[in-house]
Amino acid sequence: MASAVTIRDLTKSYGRIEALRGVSFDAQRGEIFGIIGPDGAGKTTLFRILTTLLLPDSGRATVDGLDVAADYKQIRRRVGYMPGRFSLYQDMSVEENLRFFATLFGTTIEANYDLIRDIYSQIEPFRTRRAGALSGGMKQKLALSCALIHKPSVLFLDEPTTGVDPVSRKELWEMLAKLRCQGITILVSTPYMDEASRCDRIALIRGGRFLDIDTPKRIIEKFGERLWAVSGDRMPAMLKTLRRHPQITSAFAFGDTHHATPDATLTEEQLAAYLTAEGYRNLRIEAIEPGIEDCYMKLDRTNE
Ligand SMILES: Nc1ncnc2c1ncn2[C@@H]1O[C@H](COP(=O)(O)OP(=O)(O)OP(=O)(O)O)[C@@H](O)[C@H]1O
Repeated sequence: MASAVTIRDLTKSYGRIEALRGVSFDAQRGEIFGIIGPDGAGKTTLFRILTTLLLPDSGRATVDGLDVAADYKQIRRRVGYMPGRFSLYQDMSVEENLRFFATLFGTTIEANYDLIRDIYSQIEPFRTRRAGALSGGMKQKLALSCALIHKPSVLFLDEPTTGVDPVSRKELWEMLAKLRCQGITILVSTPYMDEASRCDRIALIRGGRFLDIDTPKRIIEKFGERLWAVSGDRMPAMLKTLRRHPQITSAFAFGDTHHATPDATLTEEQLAAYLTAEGYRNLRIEAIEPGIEDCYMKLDRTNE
């Protein structure tokens, strides 16, 4: 089956800043494909190229088998795009915004209501309210309804959960799972590593390069090292002490603990003795399973 989105050796620079340094992937039809990485990694640049708003410097990209440069008009009719910053008209009402986007694509709210019913019905009671007066979560639902109203085959969502409360974040991922069931391919970017598990496959991006592309499960399986959660008193100082240990290959702050990767021979007792000798008390060292963030840090380290 043809891929919904294909990119090959895509590059894009802004002056001397290389935003994309030769990235490639295929997103299959009906999958949720996540682009995960921190601010400035190149996510928005990639989305703007795929939605035909920006031309790449080199490389090739297709959406629904159509070329982003040659066939941009057709692509625009087929994709839905929810940019990072809300694309809504703040002074128009909820319903006016939705009707505007429907008209733009030569359709009506009524014709495609089924697709947006679950999402739009939650904000429909406020249909006369100005979009600018909606809460963050409600704006996000309206923006998603507007991106979907012409029944796109591929949906591009650039950081839809950034700055959104945890309940709305969870709701959004549930909505995306339902849309996927209706056969819509979803490319979604996020800086939140914990959202990786919501995607079928992910591309970890840093500095305009992909560190890895795989299912979240396989990326975790590839970690291949032991990992400890270390805590005690004087946590900021402890991070530096951990990094000085010659048998700790990496350590970084993770919530209330530090995640430390020991080499093959260091034991928990040896590390505890080292930290105690360095004056740390109330120590706790626990072997843990890695998460996507741990994998990202490791790949980042090994791809320097
Ligand atoms: N119009 C522009 N002119 C100059 N530099 C730009 C422009 N747009 C993006 N950049 C730079 O290109 C790099 C990639 O930016 P991009 O917006 O694609 O990343 P991102 O992962 O989406 O991050 P963010 O969430 O901050 O937008 C960054 O270093 C950014 O500063």
